[in-house]
Amino acid sequence: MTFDAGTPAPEVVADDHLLAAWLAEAAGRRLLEVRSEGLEGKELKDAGDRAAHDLLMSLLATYRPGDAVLSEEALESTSDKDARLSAPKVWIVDPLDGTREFSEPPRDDWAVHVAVWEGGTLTAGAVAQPELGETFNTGTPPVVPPRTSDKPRIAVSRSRPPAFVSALAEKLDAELVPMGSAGVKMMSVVRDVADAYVHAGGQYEWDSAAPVAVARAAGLFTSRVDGSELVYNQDDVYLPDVIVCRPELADDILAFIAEHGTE
Ligand SMILES: Nc1ncnc2c1ncn2[C@@H]1O[C@H](COP(=O)(O)O)[C@@H](OP(=O)(O)O)[C@H]1O
Ligand SMILES: [Mg+2]
Repeated sequence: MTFDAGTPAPEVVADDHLLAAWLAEAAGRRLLEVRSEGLEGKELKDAGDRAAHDLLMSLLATYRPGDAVLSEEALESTSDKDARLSAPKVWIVDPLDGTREFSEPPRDDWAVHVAVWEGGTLTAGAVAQPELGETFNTGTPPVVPPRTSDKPRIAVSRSRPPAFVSALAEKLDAELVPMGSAGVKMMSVVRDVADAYVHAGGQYEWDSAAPVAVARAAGLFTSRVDGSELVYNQDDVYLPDVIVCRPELADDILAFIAEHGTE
């Protein structure tokens, strides 16, 4: 079977916000197709990572031939890195975030991340959640609904929740909501499924770039765990910690971490 991504309309090609959403949505369709082919376990994970990466690389080469790309699935050579660090615009993509959950059908907590970095800052982003049929994006920023829970809900990794987040939850009288994928956890705050996502201990730029761009566009608070700004397109793309939350929770979360750390 040959996958046909279709052709984006001219107004989509002309706009980074719209193109990011179109690309994430197309890779999501490709991943749904891979998921229907009967593979399991590691084979399914590898097939998904590879198919979504190859599709995004090919579409970016077609529609943004002059831009640099940083993808989780690409082995970056020294010359690729030099090009990325001196490029005016870089697409930061995680072709399949929540690979583990992708390989456990019918779980829906996996996502495609497509972000645009330009001149030192994230300028556009899209996070597709294909099994929800949704692509959150900065072109039409999501509107965060009013909070439906009195008790704060903190989204955490289902497979490796950081220990300090349990202590934070106790302090805030919050509940933990485990789920896969960094993007899904950040979009859970956008969707009022959780009120905060607090992570430390390891992650890379592609895990947070697109969802942070969308969360910011939706008016949420985003930062490192020490309150400093999240900075992208660095020489070392390890970016191990992040907070995304409703703005009213930020001071309490930052104060707890300043006092107790994340160890
Ligand atoms: N300690 C760690 N070190 C490196 N990457 C981590 C990490 N914890 C989480 N991640 C990455 O963040 C994403 C979400 O993880 P989780 O669901 O556990 O919260 C995953 O991306 P991928 O699925 O793209 O590999 C995972 O690899
Ligand atoms: Mg990831």
